[in-house]
Amino acid sequence: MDRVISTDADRDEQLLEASIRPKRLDEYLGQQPVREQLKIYIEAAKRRDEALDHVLIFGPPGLGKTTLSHVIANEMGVQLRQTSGPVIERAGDLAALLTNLQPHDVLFVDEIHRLSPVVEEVLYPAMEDFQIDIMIGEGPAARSIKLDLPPFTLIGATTRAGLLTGPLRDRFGIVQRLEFYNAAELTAIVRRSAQILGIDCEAEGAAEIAKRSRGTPRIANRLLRRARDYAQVRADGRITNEVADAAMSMLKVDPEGFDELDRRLLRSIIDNFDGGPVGVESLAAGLSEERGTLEDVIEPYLIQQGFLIRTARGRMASAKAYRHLGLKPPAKASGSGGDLFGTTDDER
Ligand SMILES: Nc1ncnc2c1ncn2[C@@H]1O[C@H](COP(=O)(O)OP(=O)(O)OP(=O)(O)O)[C@@H](O)[C@H]1O
Ligand SMILES: [Mg+2]
Repeated sequence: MDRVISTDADRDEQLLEASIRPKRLDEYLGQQPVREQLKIYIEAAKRRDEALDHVLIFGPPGLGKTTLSHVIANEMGVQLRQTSGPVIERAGDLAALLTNLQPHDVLFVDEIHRLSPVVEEVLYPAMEDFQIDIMIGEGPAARSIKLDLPPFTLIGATTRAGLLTGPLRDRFGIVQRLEFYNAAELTAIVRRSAQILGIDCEAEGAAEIAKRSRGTPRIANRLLRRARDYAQVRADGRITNEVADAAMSMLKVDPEGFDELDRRLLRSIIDNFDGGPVGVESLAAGLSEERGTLEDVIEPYLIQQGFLIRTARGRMASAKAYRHLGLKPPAKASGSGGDLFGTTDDER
């Protein structure tokens, strides 16, 4: 399904993203606590002339994990080599990457939860002691040799920290969780992108787009471009509050920033499962979506905004969800629900 508020970036979008991607910590808007901490760690590592400690960044798609990794490398003044968990198939692939690093370089491993166990084993001593063991030859003549690596920084990104194995997670000295952005932060991001792309966007127009971006910069930038199209064809090219509003209505992105799929999910819990609790598998099957998509992409924002409640027994629609869909909440629907239904923070 082609979702206008999809959090994936296609190829064209990746190119475009590169042009508006912040390069320095000062341009990286929002995520205040993350920025403040990293500023200190980076400054300290530079003063000691050391590689920055390994960094794990986790958070839903489109919140700025890749961007932050590049920002860190830029601030450290080092090169960034990029790869991803599923791409590193054999231990030798990882060894090749590691031995080609310059001192203090960043190795960015996207989707780090998808590393194979064999590759992960090689990574442990590399991260801990900057050493790898590799096997040379085969059969009885095979022997293992130790190679020293330059001190480097591994930056791992993942949508859910819960998917990482314990030993891997423990080897990251710095763990940062990215949060959804608030409306003011997204407004600033939209205005910055508009300026870079030469889009005529009023402050109110930017605020309207921000409000509907599901707390996600990637979506904010995409809605900005769609609003620009609309403004050029249906108005005088300027994104005002009204133009933004009309463009979003056309895209069926509602005032909460939800699209059809979000509404279908809430509707399904209410209509088919009596408001819940319903297990994630049944819910996914009912919507013909993958469980992973549901958990990584759709649910986090609905939960953060209090429309969906995750309990030990499954998902429930909150009273807020009923009201958003123009329905009357039943007596059992709860706004907080947590204590009543035993909400867990991380249900794996
Ligand atoms: N803090 C920020 N300030 C300004 N723009 C941002 C910020 N974070 C992200 N962006 C914008 O959002 C876009 C998407 O961010 P990015 O690709 O880093 O997300 P991601 O978390 O790596 O997503 P994925 O999980 O899909 O890999 C970037 O191109 C960038 O322009
Ligand atoms: Mg990324």
